[in-house]
Amino acid sequence: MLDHEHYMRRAIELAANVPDLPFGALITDQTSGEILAEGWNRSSINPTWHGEIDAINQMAAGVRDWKERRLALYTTAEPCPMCQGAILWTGIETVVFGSSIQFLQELGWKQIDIFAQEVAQRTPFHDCTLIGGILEAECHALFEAASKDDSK
Ligand SMILES: Nc1nc2[nH]cnc2c(=O)[nH]1
Repeated sequence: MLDHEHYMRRAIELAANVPDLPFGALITDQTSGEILAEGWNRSSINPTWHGEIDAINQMAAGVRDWKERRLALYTTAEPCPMCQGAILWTGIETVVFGSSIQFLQELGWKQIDIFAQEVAQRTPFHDCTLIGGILEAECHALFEAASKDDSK
């Protein structure tokens, strides 16, 4: 059993790289517990460069045998439909997030209103388990702090 809070704490640290868009993400090998790749939101450079995409790209570039591993992704916020698609194409089995899409929308963030679990259920890929609300208060605090600058 992976220590979800341990890895989410690291995702929160990664989110500190981008305080205005505090989406931090990392990918672990569920068997060994090793962190394979880390990422954060770089959408100021490229709108598709979400934290989850950054972590997937880092893994694909740096971990030769990633396809043989059982992967889990940790992210400070529930993956958007674009990232959920990338997660399914990558074969990630478990996704653990802090703040939900609904929470971010209620805070006024422009999140796309299709919930990741629905995207996963409608695909022919293997099951993807979503676990939400890990270190939720800490993740909410990141987005609440970022919301003080009202450009979102
Ligand atoms: N989960 C997630 N949602 C986002 N919405 C905008 N950017 C991001 C991101 O990097 N991750």
